[in-house]
Amino acid sequence: MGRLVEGQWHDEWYDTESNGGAFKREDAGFREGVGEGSRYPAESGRYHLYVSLACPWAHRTLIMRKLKGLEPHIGVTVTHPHMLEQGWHYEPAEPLYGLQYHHQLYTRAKADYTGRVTVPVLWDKVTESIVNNESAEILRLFNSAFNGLTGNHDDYYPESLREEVDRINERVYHDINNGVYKTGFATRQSVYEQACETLFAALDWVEERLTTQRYLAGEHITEADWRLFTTLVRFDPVYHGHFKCNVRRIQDYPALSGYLRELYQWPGIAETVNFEHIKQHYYYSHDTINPTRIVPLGTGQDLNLPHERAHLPVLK
Ligand SMILES: N[C@@H](CCC(=O)N[C@@H](CS)C(=O)NCC(=O)O)C(=O)O
Repeated sequence: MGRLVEGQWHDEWYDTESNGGAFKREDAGFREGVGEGSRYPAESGRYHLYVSLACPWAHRTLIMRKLKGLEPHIGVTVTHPHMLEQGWHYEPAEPLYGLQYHHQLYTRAKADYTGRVTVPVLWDKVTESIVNNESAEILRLFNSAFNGLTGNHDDYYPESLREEVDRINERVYHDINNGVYKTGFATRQSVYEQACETLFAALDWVEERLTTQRYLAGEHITEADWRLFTTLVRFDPVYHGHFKCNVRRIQDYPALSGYLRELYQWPGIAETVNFEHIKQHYYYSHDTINPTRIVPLGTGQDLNLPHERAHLPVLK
């Protein structure tokens, strides 16, 4: 893995040492919207989504594309699960321009780009540019920008719940979604321990909430749930072992594990989950953590078992 510096690829691992052994995530570089007030109109077939099926951030966008009926309007290309010296790559070549490496897409958009080369990417085929590479923002624009095209008005960020959803997202992002990375990428014992404790305190908090309510923001499923889901589904098979998040498994939390099963069984969602890509990516790509590249066999709990959440109220 590496990053682009003025359009040139440099193969380098995350620099944790200059941060006292801690992993610090870099902000995404392309942050535009689609639709009203933007230079990108909402048009069918114009945009393309580049994802890795292993990546929890990309996974959110794939889920929202599915939930909002965007599949006929926005195509998808999936990277190879291994992220090696050249970063993410395509095998076979990426279909729009025949590219082999994901970083070539970034330099096609901006020849002198400096920054990390990440998935997901929302690509505009007309201007050949990256509209946005921040999953949280892609999620929001999928939630509403294409409603006129799809006629799907399901709202995962409803006005009345925004404050609550933002509040939940804030903690879930820092302590859980990114918390597993901070735990797994730490290169000092004390930094690891602090990240791990923060992570499990947040999981305990979420478990408590989900014991008495169906979803994170109450009776209405929101983006906050889908943002948590993509970390939960990777937790027992990967983060518990590979990232040393091994104080408890999700399976050990009664509410969280039932909730994970309910979300997994939601129409269309299971087909967005690919455990082969998930396990191959982490265990094979992070050779500083797993130099033998052995990929373990287990995949965690059976997500098709009954979720046992039906007693909790839900808003139809
Ligand atoms: N802020 C970005 C983060 C995305 C991200 O870090 N993706 C990872 C894969 S899980 C990646 O592409 N990493 C490559 C790298 O950091 O060089 C988002 O949420 O969209």
